[in-house]
Amino acid sequence: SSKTGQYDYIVAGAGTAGLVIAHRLSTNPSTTVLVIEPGADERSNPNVTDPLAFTVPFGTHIDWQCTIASLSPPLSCILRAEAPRMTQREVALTPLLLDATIPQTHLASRSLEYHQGKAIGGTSIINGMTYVRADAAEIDAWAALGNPGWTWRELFPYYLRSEAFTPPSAAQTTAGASWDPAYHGEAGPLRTGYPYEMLNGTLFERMRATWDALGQPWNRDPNGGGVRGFAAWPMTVDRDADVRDDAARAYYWDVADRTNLDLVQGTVERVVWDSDGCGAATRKRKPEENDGDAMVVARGVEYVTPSGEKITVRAKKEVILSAGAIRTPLILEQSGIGNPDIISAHGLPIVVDLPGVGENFQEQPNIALVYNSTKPDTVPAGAISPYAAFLSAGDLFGPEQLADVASRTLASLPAWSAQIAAANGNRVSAQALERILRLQHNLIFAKNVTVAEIICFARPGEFGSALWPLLPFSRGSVHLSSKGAEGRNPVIDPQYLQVDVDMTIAVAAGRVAQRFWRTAPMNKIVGANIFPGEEALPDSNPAEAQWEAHIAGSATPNHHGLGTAAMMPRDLGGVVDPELCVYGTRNVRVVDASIIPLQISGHLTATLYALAERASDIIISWERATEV
Ligand SMILES: Cc1cc2nc3c(=O)[nH]c(=O)nc-3n(C[C@H](O)[C@H](O)[C@H](O)COP(=O)(O)OP(=O)(O)OC[C@H]3O[C@@H](n4cnc5c(N)ncnc54)[C@H](O)[C@@H]3O)c2cc1C
Repeated sequence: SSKTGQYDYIVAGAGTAGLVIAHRLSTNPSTTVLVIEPGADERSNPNVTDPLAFTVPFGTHIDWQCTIASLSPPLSCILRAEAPRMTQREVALTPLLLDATIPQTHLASRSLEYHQGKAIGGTSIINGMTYVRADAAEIDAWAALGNPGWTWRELFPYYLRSEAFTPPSAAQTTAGASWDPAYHGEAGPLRTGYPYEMLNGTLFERMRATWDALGQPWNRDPNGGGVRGFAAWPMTVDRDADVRDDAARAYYWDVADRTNLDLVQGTVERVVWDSDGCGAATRKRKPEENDGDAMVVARGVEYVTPSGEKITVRAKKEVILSAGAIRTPLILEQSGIGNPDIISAHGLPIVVDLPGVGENFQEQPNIALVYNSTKPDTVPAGAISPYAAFLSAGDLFGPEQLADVASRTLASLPAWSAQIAAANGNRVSAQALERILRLQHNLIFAKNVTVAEIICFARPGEFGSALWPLLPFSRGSVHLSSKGAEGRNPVIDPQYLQVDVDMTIAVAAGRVAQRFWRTAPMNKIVGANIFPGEEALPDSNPAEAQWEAHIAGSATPNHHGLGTAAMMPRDLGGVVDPELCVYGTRNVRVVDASIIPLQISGHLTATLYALAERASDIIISWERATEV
């Protein structure tokens, strides 16, 4: 295929989801697959492989974000660790690598670094490796939004298919690791389990007793569709080899020598359309699936090599976009698919009017609290303490306040929907948005899914929490930046805490975390509050305004962004249908975090691996249908 320049399938992005697709489609030796990825092979990069290296690669060449003192002038963006090794040309291109949010009104107008992995393996090579799925009702909500076949029950076998769980050792069990065998796969490509460096000792039991005193139950295994409670979470690690198990290690390197699977380094600019209607036109969709438009057909993609050469490569069957929630919408817009106002402002032709592209962006603000330890030898250097509690709105507010928060939130939905619709020029209507927000309200206040995660970390001499509201009602966007080559940069606007209930939930979660560190038996070894400090945020009953100031002044991205090419009906602002085909196209799909329509509890990769496994089955079943 590399000789003919044409492949059955072209996958844009060798990331978390993209490599699942590449692996599964190329299992059939007569199916040819090309993956195009701007990043490189990082197998021997210790910042990737070492399970203790989380955050170390931020700002290096494997991160789409580089350090910024300010957003202007762009050349002030210097890749910290890389600058001495950069060529003149790379320095010139550096502004193109800059990813940060635009100033966030409700976070003291700060611009925030927004990290994503840029390598074979995508963001799975730099992430925190937490493996936690979702609350079952959250996946069921995908079907309720109009996506038949997307329920917890139907996705669950794919979670198992992707996973090879390593049961905890006796020492790990003593330190809090626990599992229910019914919830785990044994023979999938992705290794999960507890890290070799898991903290030994009694801290878990102390934390568990403290959460118990606060009414939060221990959860033996949060991966069975019920996340609520306190647990030690598994990670995407190969415990015995003591390395991170990222998407490349799990799904790609073992099959990289398949002769029908090629991977090239390059950045996909756009989908190339077939002007004469041939190309992949053989794959007809059923008439009832035709959404009224004349459907356009992708002939292939145009990509740019690291040396700047533009190459067009042809797809005989399909193009699959797996460039992640930040960059998939950019490829769609550069291909003429999206909000006509945005596309025409870039001087690009409009191919499909699809105003949901880049909208519906849902991200979470991550809030920190740090304390001194009065027993500094509790945690040695190099130990991982994977402990967290997930709480429902009932847990946060108690029965007295819950009904009030629920009714105030419900009453605000029309106004919030109108506000979000106005931000996209009312191309996605306020009524549509209200329907989605009502469903989310139902999840939180009727189905009692979890709404806050409180990580309880321990490191030498310190304890603390990273915590965040899980299901924000705020909706942001990601679009092409204003012009020219810079168009490859995203304008990332998460709209953190845009609506007040998100702040209410964040503050309530923060108060619970504070109580946790000051409740026995945990409080026996917790000393002074060193971030943000007793003056800024007193331990005892801080004012609401003090909490809000702490959050606005210090929250950072949680990097769980999703929803920018959502799987939803088109009139709700959806971009792909339940088979992940982009509306108005015959043979372009999206498979990555962009298609998840609503935020989930848990962390994203577990669900992304399952989702991509299911997507590959859908694609293969189409292929069979076409062959017949
Ligand atoms: C700092 C951080 C910590 C996190 N921690 C956790 C965690 O502990 N647990 C968890 O489950 N999740 C975590 N996440 C989230 C999770 O890792 C991501 O949501 C997930 O990996 C995204 O997968 P994806 O397939 O959508 O995109 P990605 O894995 O990002 O893949 C997209 C790929 O496309 C490539 N690409 C981009 N543009 C183009 C283009 N134009 N052409 C071709 N290729 C392109 C990228 O280089 C990348 O390789 C974290 C994320 C971050 C950033």
